[in-house]
Amino acid sequence: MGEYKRPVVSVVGAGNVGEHVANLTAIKELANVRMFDLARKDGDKTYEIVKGKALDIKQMASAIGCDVEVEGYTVTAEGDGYEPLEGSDIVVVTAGFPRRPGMSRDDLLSKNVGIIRTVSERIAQYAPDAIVIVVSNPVDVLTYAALKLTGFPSNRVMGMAGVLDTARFKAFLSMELKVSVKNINAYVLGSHGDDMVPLLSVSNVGGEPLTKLIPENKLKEIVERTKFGGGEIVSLMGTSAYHAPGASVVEMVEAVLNDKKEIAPCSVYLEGDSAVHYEAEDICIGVPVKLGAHGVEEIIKLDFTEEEKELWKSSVSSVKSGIERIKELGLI
Ligand SMILES: NC(=O)c1ccc[n+]([C@@H]2O[C@H](COP(=O)([O-])OP(=O)(O)OC[C@H]3O[C@@H](n4cnc5c(N)ncnc54)[C@H](O)[C@@H]3O)[C@@H](O)[C@H]2O)c1
Ligand SMILES: O=C(O)C[C@H](O)C(=O)O
Repeated sequence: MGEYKRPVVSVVGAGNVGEHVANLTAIKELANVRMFDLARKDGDKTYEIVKGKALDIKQMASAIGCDVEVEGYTVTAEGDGYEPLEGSDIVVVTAGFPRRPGMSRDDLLSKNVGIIRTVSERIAQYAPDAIVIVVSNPVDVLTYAALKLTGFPSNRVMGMAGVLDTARFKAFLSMELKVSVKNINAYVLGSHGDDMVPLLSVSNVGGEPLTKLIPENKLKEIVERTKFGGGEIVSLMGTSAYHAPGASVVEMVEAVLNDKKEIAPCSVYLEGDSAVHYEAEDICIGVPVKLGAHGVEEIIKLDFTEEEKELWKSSVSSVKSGIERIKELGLI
């Protein structure tokens, strides 16, 4: 009996989003999955929940006839136990605190950046050739932190946000227009926060511009609902979304593993030509990129309308202020 020669996707942080990433990766038979999380103490008992979740997902895969290996590993907050990251093709980072009602994503920064620091150091140590997809919030700033702390080239570190924000925008548009999401072409760029930029100028349904199909006031409502799409779920559930975020990560995982050359909005580092084009440098922020086997293979340079330029500028300045905060605190 030989070993399965499949790609390996590691998921650090096997909470709500992490377990959905693991689950979908297994269901789609994209890769063997390794999950990493802390032990949980309850009174005098210690639970290794991540090992239980991995076993459960392995058995789910068996129930539906999927052949993948799924392993769970308990790690410590100090960074012990990460050796099984070795050989990972992709590492998805979802470790960290989610927000609660009344919080902004930026409120998570000081707590989550310490976690990202430890995790990034271990990725660099044990999986130096991996592609990293950061999910933990505030994602643009933490993607920047992971890029600097791993020291990886910028094509191998990206944040997931635009795929999710675009999925939300398309969901609301399809609900309004009663048309398949497959016929909706749309982009949400910029920061993953209240300043995100739904790009109306390039969004269309079957080639017809949104502005022709939906009255201005209604379109404005849909744009606002998209911008606060994460918050709407937090206020309903008391914690943040995980089905759509998990699926959005797996869309990116699949594009990389299958070398799809898929254009998707991702939070990436702007430098060179792309920094000049988008008038922002030394920042990770959402722009359309071509995703393939090498990770970010190209940054697509879209032109904005004057109105979109103004929105883009405030997106850039909100991410920049997060980056300044962690620099001032000496966290990166
Ligand atoms: N980028 C996006 O679009 C997007 C979407 C959804 C969620 N998020 C973010 O993803 C993160 C996770 O969300 P969630 O709903 O899965 O939260 P969760 O609380 O369900 O899961 C987080 C997991 O991280 C683990 N963890 C905490 N510290 C760790 C450490 N030092 N090492 C390893 N694991 C550690 C926790 O034990 C927990 O299981 C949050 O920061 C959330 O805001 C981002
Ligand atoms: O809203 C959140 O805090 C989580 C995530 O960023 C989301 O948009 O669902």
